[in-house]
Amino acid sequence: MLASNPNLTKCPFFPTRYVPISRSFHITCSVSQLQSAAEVVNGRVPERNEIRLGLPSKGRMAADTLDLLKDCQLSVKHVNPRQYVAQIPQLSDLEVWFQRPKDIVRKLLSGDLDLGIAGFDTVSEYGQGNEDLIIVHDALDYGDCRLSLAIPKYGIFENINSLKDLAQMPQWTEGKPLRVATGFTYLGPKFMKENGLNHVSFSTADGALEAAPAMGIADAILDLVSSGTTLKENNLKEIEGGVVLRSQAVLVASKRSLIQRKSALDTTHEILERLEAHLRAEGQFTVTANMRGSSAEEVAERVLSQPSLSGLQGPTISPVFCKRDGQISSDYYAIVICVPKKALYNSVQQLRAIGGSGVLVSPLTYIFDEETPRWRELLSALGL
Ligand SMILES: Nc1ncnc2c1ncn2[C@@H]1O[C@H](COP(=O)(O)OP(=O)(O)OP(=O)(O)O)[C@@H](O)[C@H]1O
Ligand SMILES: O=P(O)(O)OC[C@H]1O[C@H](OP(=O)(O)OP(=O)(O)O)[C@H](O)[C@@H]1O
Ligand SMILES: [Mg+2]
Repeated sequence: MLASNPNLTKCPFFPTRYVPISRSFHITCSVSQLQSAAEVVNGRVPERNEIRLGLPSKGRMAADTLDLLKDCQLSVKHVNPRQYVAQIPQLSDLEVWFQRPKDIVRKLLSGDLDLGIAGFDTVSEYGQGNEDLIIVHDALDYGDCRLSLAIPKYGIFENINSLKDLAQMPQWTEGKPLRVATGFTYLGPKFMKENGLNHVSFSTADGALEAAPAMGIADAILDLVSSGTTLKENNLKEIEGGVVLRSQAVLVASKRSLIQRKSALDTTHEILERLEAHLRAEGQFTVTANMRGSSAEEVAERVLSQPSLSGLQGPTISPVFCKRDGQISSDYYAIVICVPKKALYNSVQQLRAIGGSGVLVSPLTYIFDEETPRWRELLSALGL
């Protein structure tokens, strides 16, 4: 029936699907982009049945993004790195589009993507506070870095250690402003203005910004920092109050898409649940131990007297049955608790202190809560 519809044509990437001829991939992309941008300007999302998720096509974020999705049982089926469209077999109405992170943000705004994963820095810089963008998950736990102002350690900056010191330097005037090199041409000026630095000029470059002060092109740089090695190797330092934002990978969506496409909201719910379940579990171990006791209550009392042994919702305690002299008895109890990875050794010591033995530790794969707090927050932000 679909095949006989004169307005539809077979999708070249997903042979089982049909797409409107106007959005056919044989017609240039720019035509469909212009159409969808116009529709978004008019407040409607472009017509299409598939939900589109943008993922970083290359660079730092790309591999970690695919790894995270794989850990959430949402592996991306991507046959060839030069093919920019892919599928996640578990989410049948979803198309994955590989894009540069900044283009993911731009395409969410134009309505050409519904969901995306990118660094929070990129979302903030290219989203420019646009109210259509909504952060669905703000802490995907990779791509950690900060956008930070840095100045030379030497010369007139030797004793300058804070943004306040920098702002008070007599050198900066209207005719001779502080020259800042940055790729963040939206966030940079905004930050300076908000912090009362009025005599500032900006220059931009695509990379290796740390060279600009030594080359005499700039006085300061505003760039991403993670380990701090690049700053150190170029004789630069961060200053107090100079961090514009802290960033990590986030899941971001177009509000309009989520409100107007029921299936986009459903798909987002599933992705969010899987992300939350995996990320919550990643920080925890399951710890099992045996403990002698007269009753489950008595064992529970001992376990709960220790600060690191309360688990997520208290310990699970069950009798261990054994046969002695033909009689079934339960002198031992098995206790199962979830323990934060960081508190593992403490917990094992506390278990031993209250008579725990045979302590087994295993990794946790998922923790599914009744409902994730982020889902509730999302619905409320969407007014649903
Ligand atoms: N030390 C770091 N430097 C830069 N980006 C980092 C760092 N650590 C984490 N990131 C994250 O990685 C993202 C940048 O990735 P990448 O450099 O691959 O992409 P890009 O900047 O869009 O590409 P390109 O640099 O080729 O223009 C940043 O937006 C940030 O969220
Ligand atoms: O604090 P660090 O761990 O040293 O990382 C910071 C550096 O990494 C990034 O550069 P990138 O490697 O992307 O090179 P680029 O300058 O060419 O973008 C960023 O722009 C900094 O230069
Ligand atoms: Mg880069």
